[in-house]
Amino acid sequence: MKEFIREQILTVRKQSPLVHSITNYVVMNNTANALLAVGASPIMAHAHSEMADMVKIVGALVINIGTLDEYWVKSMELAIGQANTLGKPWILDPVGAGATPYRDEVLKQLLELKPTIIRGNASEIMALARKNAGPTKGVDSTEESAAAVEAARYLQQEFGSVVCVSGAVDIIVGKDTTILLSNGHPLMAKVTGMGCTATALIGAFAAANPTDPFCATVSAMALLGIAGEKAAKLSNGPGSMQVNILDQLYQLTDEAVASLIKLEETHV
Ligand SMILES: Nc1ncnc2c1ncn2[C@@H]1O[C@H](COP(=O)(O)OP(=O)(O)OP(=O)(O)O)[C@@H](O)[C@H]1O
Ligand SMILES: Cc1ncsc1CCO
Ligand SMILES: [Mg+2]
Repeated sequence: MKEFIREQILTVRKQSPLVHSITNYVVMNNTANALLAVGASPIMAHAHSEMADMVKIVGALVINIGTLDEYWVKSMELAIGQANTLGKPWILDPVGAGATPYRDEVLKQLLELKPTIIRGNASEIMALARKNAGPTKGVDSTEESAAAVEAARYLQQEFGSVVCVSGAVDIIVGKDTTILLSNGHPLMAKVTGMGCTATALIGAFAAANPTDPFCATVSAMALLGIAGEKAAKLSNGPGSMQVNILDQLYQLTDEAVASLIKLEETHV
């Protein structure tokens, strides 16, 4: 896996895949910069009239519902339809799942389009699974991360997606392998849209490696976690952290990532 991650980091830098994001107003600028920092190329677009053509020219599509509205949801459906037709990977970031009935209704529709990869925090992944598994799903567990793993497994089996639960430990659930990554730093959660950045980077790695979305997700999360750790050492607070992460994503070598990664693999 370590060798694979190294190779993926170099492939993204070499290929510079184009990543189409329909994302939220809060993070547009920062996720575009993060994509550039890892060597990928960002395009943010949501006009209905260009969705089908845009998806034709990109390597992956990122769908983030952070500041959704009715027009954008239609954009998402058009873009996802084209990605599915062309067999291109698309990644769902279910920002705020469970917060409002509208968000949950939209997420239910998007899930039916079978995301290649889903990345959310524990409560978002739990809310997504609850919505689709009936009212009791996840309620029995009192331990949040354990409950999120169960929810992630359910989503993986039901929709065939790779599911990443981010947090202090990032958990990536595939068909028969689960990987735990313990890199990262608490200061990452004090920068808005760090999770959205994670999802955008997964988009870049999935574009560079469309046949193995599981390993692409692990590679992207490892790179971001290690960049966050290194950036935190150089930062005085969230402001400098936001900038320093971009610099670390740009500067980190594949060797450094392989030597600093804290990875645990289990087969289920
Ligand atoms: N306590 C922590 N320790 C280490 N890393 C963390 C911690 N909290 C978050 N991270 C890292 O920050 C990144 C973003 O994950 P997080 O779970 O905070 O996303 P999120 O809640 O969706 O964020 P947002 O909604 O602001 O985009 C991940 O790479 C994760 O590993
Ligand atoms: C703060 C916020 N509100 C909608 S999206 C977003 C960015 C973090 O997900
Ligand atoms: Mg989020």
